Amino acid sequence: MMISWDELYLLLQVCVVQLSHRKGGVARHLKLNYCWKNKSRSAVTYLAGRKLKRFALEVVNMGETFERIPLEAEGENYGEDPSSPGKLRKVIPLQNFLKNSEGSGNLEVVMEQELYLEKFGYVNVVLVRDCLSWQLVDSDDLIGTSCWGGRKDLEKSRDQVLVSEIFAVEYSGLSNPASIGMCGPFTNPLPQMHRFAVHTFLRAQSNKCNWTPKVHTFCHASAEICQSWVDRIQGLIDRDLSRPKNLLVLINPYGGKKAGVRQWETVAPLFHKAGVKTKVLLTERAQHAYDLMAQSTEEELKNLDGVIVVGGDGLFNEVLNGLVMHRHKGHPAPNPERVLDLMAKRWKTKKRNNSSSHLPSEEGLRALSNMERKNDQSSGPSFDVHSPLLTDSPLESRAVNSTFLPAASKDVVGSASTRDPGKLQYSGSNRHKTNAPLRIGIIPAGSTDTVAISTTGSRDPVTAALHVLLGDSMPLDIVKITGWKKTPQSVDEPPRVRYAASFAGYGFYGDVMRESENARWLGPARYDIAGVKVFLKHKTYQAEVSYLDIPQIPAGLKNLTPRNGSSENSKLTDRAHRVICRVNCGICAQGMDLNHLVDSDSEEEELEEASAELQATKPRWRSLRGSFHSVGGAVMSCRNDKAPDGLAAHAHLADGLLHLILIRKCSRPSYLRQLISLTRRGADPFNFDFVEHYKTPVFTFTSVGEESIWNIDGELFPAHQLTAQVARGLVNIYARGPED
Ligand SMILES: Nc1ncnc2c1ncn2[C@@H]1O[C@H](COP(=O)(O)OP(=O)(O)OP(=O)(O)O)[C@@H](O)[C@H]1O
Repeated sequence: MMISWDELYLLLQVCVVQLSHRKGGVARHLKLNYCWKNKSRSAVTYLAGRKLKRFALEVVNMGETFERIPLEAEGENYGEDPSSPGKLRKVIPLQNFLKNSEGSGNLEVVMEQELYLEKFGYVNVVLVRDCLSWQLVDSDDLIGTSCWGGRKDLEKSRDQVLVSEIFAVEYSGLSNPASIGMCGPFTNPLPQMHRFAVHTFLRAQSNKCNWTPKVHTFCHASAEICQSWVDRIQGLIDRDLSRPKNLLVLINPYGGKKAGVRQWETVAPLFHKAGVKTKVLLTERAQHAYDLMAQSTEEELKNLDGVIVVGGDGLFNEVLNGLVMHRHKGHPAPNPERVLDLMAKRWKTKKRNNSSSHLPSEEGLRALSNMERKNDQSSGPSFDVHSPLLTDSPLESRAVNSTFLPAASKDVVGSASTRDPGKLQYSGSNRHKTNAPLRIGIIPAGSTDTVAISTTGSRDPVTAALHVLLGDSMPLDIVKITGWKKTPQSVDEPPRVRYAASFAGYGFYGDVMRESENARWLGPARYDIAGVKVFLKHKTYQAEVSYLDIPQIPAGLKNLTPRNGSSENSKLTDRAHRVICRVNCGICAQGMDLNHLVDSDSEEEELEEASAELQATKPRWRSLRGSFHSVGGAVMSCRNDKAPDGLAAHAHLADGLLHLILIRKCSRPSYLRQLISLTRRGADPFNFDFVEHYKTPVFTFTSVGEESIWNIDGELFPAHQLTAQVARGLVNIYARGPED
């Protein structure tokens, strides 16, 4: 389209008028800059259209006459310009706004106003209960243009943040007009304004699991208005009871590349910004974190929302074991003879505790936890501290001799009880008390960080901190490993008990772990060196492995709607086995739902029916004998940098099953090929004839060596069931599952 002489004249007039009126709306400057910078034919052609006429009209009528622009005819409204009282600016109708606010489930408007968004422009901002949205005022006029002459489309003129993804909001004082950031040579200085900052995050484009903090700074002439926005947004954030307020932070200064303290110093400001109180302790030796957790009283734990470990999987496991070991009212080790009865009982318990097939809500958990407490009070001490299983256990509590970083150290503050330096001290009755399940968070600073990567998809400490601050929560299944050794000298050694949320391995993986511990001074490289050493030995173990085979897909999985939206039931078995655990995972939400086996209300009937159903569906023990290089149980995918899909890519965080992975005797080149397949994304490491893979809730293993017999029982405790068995409910982690 060619520009007419009339229009060209109008354009020149616009420029003259603009130069003589160095005040006014931001949008006008943008347009003028556009004119100035784009002398090309295409730009002029663009301006020659309907937009030029309207824009020229606006500018010609700017200043004193701006209020009288008759544009209502086009269906647009005008409101007062907050930066220049008395002036009018175009206001986008609220309905258009909310229509564009995807994801805002609740459209009840909490607040709505025109504000200035730093480095962007005037925006109409709407706060609904779960979403803060904004759209450029005059965005229509900016479509196709930008102040630097680039493309600017409607999508870029509006944005939104879910309240659930805002980790802090704060009044941030008066603006520096220069920093407000309008671009172009004709930019008029904006008046000094008050500001408030909304802290959220952006997902990286290459990997959505990696988050970087992002601040949106809104400005307004009135400090009171800014403060009321802060209060309203904070009010909505505070409705989310899952966000932590008090955390214990345990840092292993010697984990991984010895970067624990540095990693904490990187993320500590985020905790400070979000107003989360942290008590920070440095671990002094191996088992320190275990002892601290094991010795904490329930009252002490009640004052905490969570325990954050700044370290690797080893430190995480110590905290997990310290929390669970004495508190888990579990069964003794399983054996084939009584397993059916045991599982029937377990399912019955689950039915009683969890009438819905979904994970209990936060409120439900609190109620359950209260019930638990009442029961505990009426029936004496709450924890089975004198479990015979723990006698002679290497994890048995010892006298703790803690010291803490001096309070003067940067961002790292600790305090110890003067009476017992090993005890955590929580002062004051005014401390925040919580009944929600205690959560464990990981700021990765280890060598492999498998748990962090498998639960968040990222190894980035900032991302991990954001998961904590946003109150993310994933329940974890944990496996209880009971091992005991029979030797000619000691026929019946007492069993050792460990809990694991990621992986338990005998043979290759166990040997690599043992070797690598001896070479800790090498840092993360110790795993590579230990791996090569153990691989070259190519050792096999004569063993018998039994596992409970559950042939039927649990009912919960039948209704599974995978996240891709498909819900067809065909080939469910295969699909359910092949669904990768991600954020909002359907399989984890269902858990191992065996309610279809236990439908009756009467307890006796329940048991009978459960047994009858069990017989009907024929879950039975299967046994395998042979020479194995490795026997492993993966509770989660166990992703890490070396095995990006994990040792068991399709393992879930809370499906009630573990992946039993057996590597039978094979040649070195074959085993090498299998190990290499683990390092490749999308490869299938189970697709080798010497690899066997079963999903099971329970297994037993007996290894016959030359001098000794090792017995190992592995029993998975599903997240649902742990609600009733561990103080403060589920074993939860601050995560939401990988997002990719
Ligand atoms: N102050 C300390 N001195 C020596 N060892 C410690 C200290 N604090 C903790 N540990 C021990 O270090 C072990 C390993 O720590 P961590 O898991 O943090 O790092 P990592 O082993 O390098 O990482 P990953 O477990 O991910 O491979 C823990 O099991 C813990 O027992």
